[in-house]
Amino acid sequence: MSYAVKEIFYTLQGEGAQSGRAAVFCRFAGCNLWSGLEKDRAAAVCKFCDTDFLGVNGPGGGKFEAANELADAVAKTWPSSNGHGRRYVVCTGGEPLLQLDAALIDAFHAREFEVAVETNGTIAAPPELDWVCVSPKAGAKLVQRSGDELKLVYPQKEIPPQEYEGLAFRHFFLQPMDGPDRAVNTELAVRFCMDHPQWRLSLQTHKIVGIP
Ligand SMILES: C[S@@+](CC[C@H](N)C(=O)[O-])C[C@H]1O[C@@H](n2cnc3c(N)ncnc32)[C@H](O)[C@@H]1O
Ligand SMILES: Nc1nc2[nH]cc(C(=O)O)c2c(=O)[nH]1
Ligand code: SF4
Ligand SMILES: [Mg+2]
Repeated sequence: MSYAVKEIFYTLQGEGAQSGRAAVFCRFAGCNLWSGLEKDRAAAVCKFCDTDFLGVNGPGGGKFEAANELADAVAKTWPSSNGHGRRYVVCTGGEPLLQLDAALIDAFHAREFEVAVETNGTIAAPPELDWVCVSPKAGAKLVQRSGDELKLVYPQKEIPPQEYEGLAFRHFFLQPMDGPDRAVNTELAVRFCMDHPQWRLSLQTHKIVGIP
């Protein structure tokens, strides 16, 4: 299996229950809910994406011919001075589950990484993953209905949070939709969490701090 990767970078997880944790982000190229081209955004299933996942031309990006090759690239992005404890890789995209397979998860584990995924939930997650974050999208069938955290971008009027409250997740987050309405979306998310304590607010803290 070969892998197309947009970028690989070291930062802090900015969102959800692991927010604040040092991590290597491995951003896979391509998504099944949007082409990534602005001309297609209005007609896409997912219209609010904040990410460039097109191509393999970002920092550390490229085509990797084998799992070990990609896992080596991720491992060398973890600062060696930080030793081998608490190594964490977040597989995102684009939609990482179009590419992330058991061979790659095994290769990360062999290099002492815990392995997380950020997924839109339209593809079943491999059971070998250590952390599964599912972020449902209106108009897309939710296949992956269990995991560690459900992180709903809010508001999406076709999919109210209540639809997900019975699913098997440890954490339930609302993340205000970034874009022209971010301020009002944040107020709405705050209000919803105050009225529905099963839900917590997830802010995109990396954007606040100004890190990738
Ligand atoms: C770029 S996506 C990549 C992973 C996967 N395709 C997904 O949608 O979960 C990473 C995270 O950013 C969230 N996200 C994307 N655009 C956003 C926006 N405009 N505002 C807030 N969160 C956003 C997604 O819902 C997801 O939780
Ligand atoms: N710092 C940081 N945290 C993140 N959490 C999820 C992200 C993503 O794009 O998947 C992301 C990201 O792009 N940067
Ligand atoms: S599913 Fe994820 S990567 Fe794909 S367009 Fe939506 S937010 Fe972006
Ligand atoms: Mg992001």
